[in-house]
Amino acid sequence: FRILKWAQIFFCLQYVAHEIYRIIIFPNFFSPLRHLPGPKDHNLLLGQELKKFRAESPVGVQLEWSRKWPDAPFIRYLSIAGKEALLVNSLAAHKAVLQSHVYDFVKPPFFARLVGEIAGTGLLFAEGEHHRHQRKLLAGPFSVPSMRKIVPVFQDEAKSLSEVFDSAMGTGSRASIEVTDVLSKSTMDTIGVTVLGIELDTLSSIYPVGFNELYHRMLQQGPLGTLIWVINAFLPIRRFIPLEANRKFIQASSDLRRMLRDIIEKRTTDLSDGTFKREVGESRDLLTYMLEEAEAQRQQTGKETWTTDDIIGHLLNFTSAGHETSSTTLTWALYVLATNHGVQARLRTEIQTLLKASPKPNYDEISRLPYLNNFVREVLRVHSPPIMSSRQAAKDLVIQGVHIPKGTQIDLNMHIMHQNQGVWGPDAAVFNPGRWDHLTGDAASPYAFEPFIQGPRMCPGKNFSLIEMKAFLIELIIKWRFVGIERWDDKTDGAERELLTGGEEEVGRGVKLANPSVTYRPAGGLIVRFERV
Ligand code: HEM
Repeated sequence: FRILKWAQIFFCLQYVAHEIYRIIIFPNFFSPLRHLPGPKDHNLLLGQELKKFRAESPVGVQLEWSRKWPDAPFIRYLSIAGKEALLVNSLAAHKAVLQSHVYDFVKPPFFARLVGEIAGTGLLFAEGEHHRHQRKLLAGPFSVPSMRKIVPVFQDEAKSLSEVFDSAMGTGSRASIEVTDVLSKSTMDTIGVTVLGIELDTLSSIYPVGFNELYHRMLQQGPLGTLIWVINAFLPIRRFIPLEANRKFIQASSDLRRMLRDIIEKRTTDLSDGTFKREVGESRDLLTYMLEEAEAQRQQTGKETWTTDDIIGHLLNFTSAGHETSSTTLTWALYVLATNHGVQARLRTEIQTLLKASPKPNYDEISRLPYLNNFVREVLRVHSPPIMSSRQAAKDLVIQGVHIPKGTQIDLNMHIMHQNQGVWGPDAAVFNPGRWDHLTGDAASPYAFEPFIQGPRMCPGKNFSLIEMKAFLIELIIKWRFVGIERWDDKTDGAERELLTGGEEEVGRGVKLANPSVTYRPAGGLIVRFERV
């Protein structure tokens, strides 16, 4: 018994010594990365994470570091429990991580737990050859020819969105509307039709909680839910937490998966007995495409392309990645329009000219609008909704003279590149659509503009979201004049809202940003005041 006791004590002491070495001694005294530029004022257990969470902006601390060490390819910091991380800082380092060494990096387990809980595994977490193969298999519904066919889906949804503005206006001459929820519903509706092949509203008569609401419950969890979600990414505790916030998340997640399983089963039956009614005109929605392609492959080779769980994983990727990003970009677009009336007037003139010549413009006519194109890109540059994507070195590497040991966490932060004055010039923070007419030097590099990142893992929904957002903006700008936003006032915690109308073109002024948050978005939504054109 005594030997057992000593063995236990020895085991505990060894564990504590090992953890002290791992969390404190190794990163501070032995790590080969310790001499790289980066902050040194780490919290013992939480590293820089507490500072990041306390900042006014979810990218504020990282931007400070980037300004302090502008020439460093990587900035080194400590995350939770002494974990070392490298923030990719230079254009060349971005290119190496996203293109030349793309498959030398994998998505780290904590990131897979953090994002995968909501967005599913699917393409987003496929690696190497498997990723390359899946990208090829899933490319069809997102190709430019497919986009040409589905533009009317976006135009119809844009009209429904405009009707929501109409209802908010009633018989008055001016009204205000909180736009994040209505935009989120609209972009989710387009995803319903183009990815799942159904009108999502039809589900509300079958299920007690709708598709959009389930996503809303997972994405907007409140402070306690968010805390559990973040801790769970590093330490899988979800199954053991008996709190209401956690129970709600688990319920929403399993209801969503059950709903998708039902939709897949019904579609399989409808396709086999020929009763499926296509919602996307000549084009195929992603689910129908996957089921028909899989059936064709099965008949040719006898092999299974995807299991039902694989299909659920992919659908979760496309539904989650495809709606919140576009709706948040549109939210920022309305913010800019409402606070920058010169930009708004110029866009309206361009759109009026187009609609006079072509009342229902097609993909090519919309894509060719120069100022709208500049505007959307500038919104994505200054207010990129994705903030961060994480990688982990799958082997020892040397990039830009920096030795990166296998297992090192790498952070790609879109705003670091978009706000880099060395790349975009001293006015990098200013919203200026005109800059896109004369890009020179580093700003002309594809790696300078990364809302969709670049390389083999670039967002497959890029063309989809660009044409969708443009179709929505055309419909809104032609009908509505955006007068201002109702400014969040910290002193009254948002209870009193003053109208912000112009001259506020610097990043995020007048808007309180959500932090912690996986996306760059206004906290508590955005209230836009508008009138008829
Ligand atoms: C403004 C809109 C959008 C933005 C800014 C955006 C941004 C991104 C980014 C940054 C990634 C890379 C994530 C990573 O590697 O960690 C990504 C991946 C992805 N996006 Fe998007 N996205 C948008 C819209 C869409 C749409 C509309 C869809 C589909 C309908 C979509 C589907 C996906 C998928 C499936 C991936 C995973 C790709 C892979 O790993 O190969 N996205 N997106």
